[in-house]
Amino acid sequence: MEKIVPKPSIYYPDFIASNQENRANNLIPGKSKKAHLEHIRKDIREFKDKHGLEAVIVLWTANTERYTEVQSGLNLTAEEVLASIDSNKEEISPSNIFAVASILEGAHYINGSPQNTLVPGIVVLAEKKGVFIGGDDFKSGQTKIKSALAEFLVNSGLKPESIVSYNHLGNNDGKNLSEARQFRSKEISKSSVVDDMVASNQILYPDGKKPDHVVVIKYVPFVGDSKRAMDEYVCSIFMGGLQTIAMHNTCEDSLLATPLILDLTIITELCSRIKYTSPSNDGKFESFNSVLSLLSLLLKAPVVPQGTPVTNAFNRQLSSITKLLTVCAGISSDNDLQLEFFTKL
Ligand SMILES: O=P([O-])([O-])O[C@@H]1[C@@H](O)[C@H](O)[C@@H](O)[C@H](O)[C@@H]1O
Repeated sequence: MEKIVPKPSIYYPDFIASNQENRANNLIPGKSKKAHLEHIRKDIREFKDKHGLEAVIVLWTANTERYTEVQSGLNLTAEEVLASIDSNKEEISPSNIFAVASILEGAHYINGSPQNTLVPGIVVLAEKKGVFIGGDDFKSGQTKIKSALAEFLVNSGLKPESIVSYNHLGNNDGKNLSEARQFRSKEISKSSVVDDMVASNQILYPDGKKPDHVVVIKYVPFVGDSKRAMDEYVCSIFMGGLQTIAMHNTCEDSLLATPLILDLTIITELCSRIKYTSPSNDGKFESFNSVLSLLSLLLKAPVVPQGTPVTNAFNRQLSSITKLLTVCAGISSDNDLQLEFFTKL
């Protein structure tokens, strides 16, 4: 990796932590966001031509940005987003520029960080261009375990009442997250992961009140990329009892995230080659919705098509993607009924 020289990029100081300033030393010149957009579009075209590619997939693994305002006149429609770039609006972020550049060049775009890059106008632009978008935020360590453990607890009738997730890490991600607005982006993406599991069990959660859920992230340079995660789950159990699960998990962040980058890219490319039809479609073949929620298994805060549910439960996500691939391979999908094992069928 050391030999790879990154292409010049975009730096709008207000979107990332102030402690990142000295790293911003390889920039596209000027202040014009329109010029930045055209520069990134040109980079994508040249990359595609140089390598003779059929398709390009752009995956954002750069810094966590602060959340972008979502407002009328700024980014609610595709036209507003393009006009906001043309008029150099402050609220247009670097990741907005990369997403729009990718979509305009027909490249699929995946947001591996927690900020809300995929504002409504960018989603509409992707739908208009028939390009896939996906996000948010790689589900690599502490949250991945939570999406499986919380599902197991709720499905076992053990009611999580409080979940406290603390972690510290010492890489540049942790340094950037040590400032409040960047941490807030990550806190949002890490905090919604149990919502669907809570909503799935009206017996445990008759009033829909979610467990107390706290996320803490601290920057400790000495541990570097070797993130330490400590979690405590307290559940109500039978007869008013309480069960406490405490765990310590050393996550090698980059080693855990890199396979996700590969999987996100490979699955997106595969989905670009899947078409479906149905009798109601008069035999016309369609692509999946531009918002590729199938990627949810690999992401903390899945972006989904408007009006569809967000699924975070690990086993449900895994089942969805494996069953789709099974069907695509022409194999009848396993229904796990296992009837043959407890009947004479
Ligand atoms: O995936 P996970 O371990 O729950 O969450 C992690 C965060 O807690 C950590 O602070 C951040 O640096 C990593 O990028 C990752 O997002």
